[in-house]
Amino acid sequence: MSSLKNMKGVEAEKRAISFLSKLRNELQTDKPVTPLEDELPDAVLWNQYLDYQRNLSNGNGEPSWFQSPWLFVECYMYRRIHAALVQNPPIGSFDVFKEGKAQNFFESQEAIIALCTYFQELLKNIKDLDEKQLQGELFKLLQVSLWGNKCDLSFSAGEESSQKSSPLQCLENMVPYIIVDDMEKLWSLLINTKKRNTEKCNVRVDIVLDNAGFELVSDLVLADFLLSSKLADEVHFHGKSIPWYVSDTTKNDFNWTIKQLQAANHMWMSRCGINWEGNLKKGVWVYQDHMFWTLPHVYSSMAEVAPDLYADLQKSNLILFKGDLNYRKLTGDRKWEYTVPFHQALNKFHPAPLCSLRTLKSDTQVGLKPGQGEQIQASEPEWMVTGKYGIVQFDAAPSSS
Ligand SMILES: O=P(O)(O)OC[C@@]1(O)O[C@H](CO)[C@@H](O)[C@@H]1O
Ligand SMILES: [Mn+2]
Repeated sequence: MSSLKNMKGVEAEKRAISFLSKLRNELQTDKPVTPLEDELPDAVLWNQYLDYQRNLSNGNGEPSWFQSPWLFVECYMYRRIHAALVQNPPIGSFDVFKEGKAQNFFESQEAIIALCTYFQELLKNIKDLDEKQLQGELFKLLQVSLWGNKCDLSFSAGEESSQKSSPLQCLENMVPYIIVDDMEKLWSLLINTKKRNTEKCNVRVDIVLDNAGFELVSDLVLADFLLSSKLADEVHFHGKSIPWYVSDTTKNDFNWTIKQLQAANHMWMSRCGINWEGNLKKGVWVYQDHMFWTLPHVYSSMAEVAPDLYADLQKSNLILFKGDLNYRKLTGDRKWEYTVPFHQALNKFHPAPLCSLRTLKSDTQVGLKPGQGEQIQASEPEWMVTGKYGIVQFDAAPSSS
């Protein structure tokens, strides 16, 4: 029986590889972007979007790889990779990026140990911290989560991108590279919501996750801090429902990471892992992976394309969007003038107060001061794509219209 099963496995691998080499050929030779032929539930939405792109190319025939918007074809590429696997059982659920994500986690061990140790020490006396101290700790963990976004395999093209040094040591000298810093606004939103929360309804923070590995651990520590400091009562995490942009977090990555921490032979890592599994069991942490996050749509179309997700996010007091791809979708991936207000670039996407924690890896940036972008550009032409600069960019005002 096993030999027959192996034969099926080998055949499936061969077919998946042929699907992937066909994809690579199309991509490399600027072939038309073709409709998805699999039966997955999102295929209809993808093909509707492809029609929309076809109409945009004002009748110049099929939109091709090189002639289509970068955001669209990059998302489409990852969806086609998924299709190559899922159409070839029994390897349909194989995550082609798992090895790279796991490697990033293991290579970041020192940084993870440093962060878990720091956090568990902080927890020991968190009840004695005054507001100023609590604010200081929030700012530190927001920055660790921000710079954790540098560790991204789709950006490093598989080059090692783990967090080697201790994440808390280098925060001070990274401050000048935070070119939009709205941490004070985040603090006042959270502390005022906590103080105003007389009717005892839950304060909910949502984290739209990005990369697995060290970045995910930094997001989990931030989420634990929000609960342990009582700045929030529940945290909702949003991951990807399929393998995405190499290192983006799937449900398997989320659960695997918590299990790895639990099993670690390091007291503070395992303490974190045990507490975090407890949070999930108690329901104060909720993991969701709506299919919208792995569609090509920008977020200003969420209310129309995924009204259920938009309505869920409207229940949040604060939504943290991690990473560069989320920022591109928040701002419509347009080449805005640097000084365009973030609120305007969101184009009426406003389910709740929201904040982007992003290191710059693509050439879209808004909400800068006059001359700020030009000044950096003058000395560092590659400043938007190196991941060296970061933002903590907040939007509070509900849509004016
Ligand atoms: O969302 P992340 O993980 O921060 O970054 C993902 C990303 O920067 O990698 C790709 C290649 O540069 C970009 O298209 C995409 O925006
Ligand atoms: Mn990513």
